[in-house]
Amino acid sequence: MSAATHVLEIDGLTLRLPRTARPVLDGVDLTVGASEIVALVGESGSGKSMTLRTALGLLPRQAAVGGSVRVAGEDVLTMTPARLRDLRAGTVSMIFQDPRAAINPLRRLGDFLTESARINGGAGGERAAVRARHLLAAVGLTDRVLSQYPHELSGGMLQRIMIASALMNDPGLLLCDEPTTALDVTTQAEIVALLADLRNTFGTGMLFVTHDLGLAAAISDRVFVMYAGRIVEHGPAGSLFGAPRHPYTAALLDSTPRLEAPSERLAAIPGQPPDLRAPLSGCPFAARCAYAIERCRAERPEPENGVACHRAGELVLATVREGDRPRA
Ligand SMILES: Nc1ncnc2c1ncn2[C@@H]1O[C@H](COP(=O)(O)OP(=O)(O)OP(=O)(O)O)[C@@H](O)[C@H]1O
Repeated sequence: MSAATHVLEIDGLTLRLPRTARPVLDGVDLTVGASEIVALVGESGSGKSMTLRTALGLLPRQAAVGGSVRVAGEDVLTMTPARLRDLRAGTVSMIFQDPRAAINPLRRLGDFLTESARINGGAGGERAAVRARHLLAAVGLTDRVLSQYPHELSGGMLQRIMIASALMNDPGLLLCDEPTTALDVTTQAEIVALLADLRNTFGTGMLFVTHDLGLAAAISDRVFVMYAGRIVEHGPAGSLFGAPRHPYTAALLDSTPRLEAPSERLAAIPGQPPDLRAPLSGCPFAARCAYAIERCRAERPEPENGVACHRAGELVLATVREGDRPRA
C-alpha cells in the first residue's frame, strides 16, 4: 500500500515521561490504510492507548516526543492548536470502552448526536439532523432513540450511538480503544460486525486497540503486537495468528481463551512486563522468553520483515494450542 493511501502513518514514534528509565513508546512504526482495520494488541501497560491517543495529539503533559504521527498526510506532533482542533473535529474520531461515561446523561440522544456536528463540522441544524438519521439507520437503530435519554438504552445500543456520533463528520480515521470490553459477548460480536460493515460503507480506516486476540482476529486486516512500548511483530491477521514468528505473539495466543472452551486451562505468560522505572537493554521480552539466548539479553533486535526477534529465522514456534488459533 502506498504512503498516499495511509490515513495514519506513525514513524519512529518515541515518547518519554519524567521519572522513567525507558521510553513509554520506543520507536513505534505503524500504518492504517483507507478502509483498513488495524488491530494493536498487547498486555496491559504496553503502550497501546498511548499510541492511539497520539493520533489525536493527546499527549501527557511533560512528555518528550520524537518521530512523526501523520494523519491524512499531516504531522499531528507539529500542528498548531487551531489545526489540531480542526483535525479532531473532522478527520479523526474516537470511541471508548464505556459509552455511558462519554455521554451526558441529562441530554436527549438526538441533541448529543447533532451537537457535535453543528459545533465541529459547521453543518446547519437540519443537515446535522438528516445525517444523524442516516447514521442511526447505518448502526441499526431507529429514529425513536433521538428523543430518548442514555439511561433508557442498553450498553450495546449506547455504543451504537457513540459510533454514529463518531461518524457524524465523516472521519477518515476512527480510533477504537477497547470499544467492546464493557459489553456482553453477544453484543461484542454485533458491534464488531457493525464496525466491519461501516468501514466498507463509509471507507473509514480504523485503529482498534484490544488485549483480546480473538477479537483482533475477527475484525482486523492487519495486526501489530506491542510489548514494552515497541512493536515486536506485525503482519496480516491470517498469517500472524496462523504462524506467529515472535515468541511473545505465540505466548499471547496461548493465553487467549476460546469461546468454545472458556474453562480450558490456559498457558499464562510467566513473569511481568518490564517496569517503566527499570532501564532495558537487549530484547524487552528476553526475561520471559523460553527461547532467549545470550544475544537476546545483550542486543536489541531491530524489526526485520515485520518481526523484531534475533531468532525469528530459526524458530518454528510450537504453541500449546497448535492448529487451534483464533480464526482470522
Ligand atoms: N499520563 C500518564 N503519565 C504517566 N504514565 C502514564 C500516563 N499514561 C500512561 N502511562 C503509563 O504508560 C504506560 C503505557 O500505558 P497505556 O495506557 O498506553 O498502556 P495500554 O497498553 O493501553 O494498557 P491498557 O490495556 O491497560 O490500557 C503504562 O506503564 C502507564 O502506566
